[in-house]
Amino acid sequence: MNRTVLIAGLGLIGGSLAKALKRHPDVRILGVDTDRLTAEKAFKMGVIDEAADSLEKAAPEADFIFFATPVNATLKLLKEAAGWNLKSGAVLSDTGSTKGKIMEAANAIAIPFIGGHPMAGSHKSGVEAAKEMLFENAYYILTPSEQADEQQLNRLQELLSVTKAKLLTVSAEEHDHMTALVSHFPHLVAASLVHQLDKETKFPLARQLAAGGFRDTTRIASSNPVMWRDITLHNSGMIANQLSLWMKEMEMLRQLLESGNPDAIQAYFADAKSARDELPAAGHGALYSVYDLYLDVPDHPGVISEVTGYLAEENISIVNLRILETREDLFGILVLSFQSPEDRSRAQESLKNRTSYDSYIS
Ligand SMILES: NC(=O)c1ccc[n+]([C@@H]2O[C@H](COP(=O)([O-])OP(=O)(O)OC[C@H]3O[C@@H](n4cnc5c(N)ncnc54)[C@H](O)[C@@H]3O)[C@@H](O)[C@H]2O)c1
Ligand SMILES: O=C(O)C(=O)C[C@]1(C(=O)O)C=C[C@@H](O)C=C1
Repeated sequence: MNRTVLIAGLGLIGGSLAKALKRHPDVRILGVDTDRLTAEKAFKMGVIDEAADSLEKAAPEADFIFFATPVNATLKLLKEAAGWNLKSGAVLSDTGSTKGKIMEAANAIAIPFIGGHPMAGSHKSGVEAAKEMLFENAYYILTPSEQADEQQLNRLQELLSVTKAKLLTVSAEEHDHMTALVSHFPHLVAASLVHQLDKETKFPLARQLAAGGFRDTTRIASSNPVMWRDITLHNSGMIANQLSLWMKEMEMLRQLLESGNPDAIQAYFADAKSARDELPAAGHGALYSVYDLYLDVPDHPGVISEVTGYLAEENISIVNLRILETREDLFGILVLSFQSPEDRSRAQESLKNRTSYDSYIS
């Protein structure tokens, strides 16, 4: 039996979903994007099997329809979908970072909809950045509407199983509360730190000094502004709650600073460190469970293949790999992510024996 999946929005997430779903041999992927060039590119890159003329025309063929568009566009498409001629049993879903308003709209129409949110992404956007493995080991949250039944949820879960994400069902409210805390509000903080640096006029050299800490903390400020405008507007209430809590925390920190109490200041950092260090090991609270290993490497060609080659020889799989652009001279930091603390320990031991590079766990 062949299944047709229609994806609206062929950017980072729609493209990654299409690539992952192609692991099913019986799935045909149709794609639509308001940007014609993106749809053409997705077809040429083999991300989709066919670029459809329009959602409305392609909808009757689809067994599954995903909206991988900015959340405001998704809201509009969902309302339009109520007038489409859908296949019986078709399942509609999305990939949006917010769920409250989308599920409100979904519950107001007669068609079954199962909200979805893969908790993996990047500050990059567009189909060029799409990766088949993007969702592996990440949580993928599902929020079924009142019209969706158990069978439809099972069919969607079976379809998504090839992404190798950890599927989890929660309510829209729980989703928006948790993502405001661990995803949405941190984007506001990152953007505000960058604005603070940008307003610095007395010592313009400060920009040059923005090294590891500043870059790590603000990477997400390079994300797509349209996507974050929509997320912020959709989840403004929950984000505002986090902002109020943050302002109280900042006020408390100001008092701590003014107190000049070294023990209390150290305790503040120590408590934060142990809470942060426990995130992946505890397996809850953190929406990602990957285990990072930091490696100081010289900045010369071939170093990445050298490191990954040793790990491949010992059959240790890496789930992610990135370079922190922190130092512009001799060294860089290679961050290797593993599925388990055991894989990370084996990798650390192997690299200690086979290279002279210093490694550490943050
Ligand atoms: N980027 C992330 O880290 C991330 C992670 C998880 C979920 N999400 C969510 O997934 C969705 C897509 O995000 P992305 O990062 O792939 O964005 P993106 O900018 O890479 O891609 C979005 C694509 O949607 C297209 N588009 C916009 N309106 C459309 C419409 N009405 N019909 C068809 N196509 C349309 C755009 O042209 C673009 O190609 C958003 O809702 C976002 O909140 C993003
Ligand atoms: O890694 C990043 O760049 C992200 O911002 C990814 C991130 C997040 O906040 O964690 C962003 C939005 C999503 O809805 C899910 C994931």
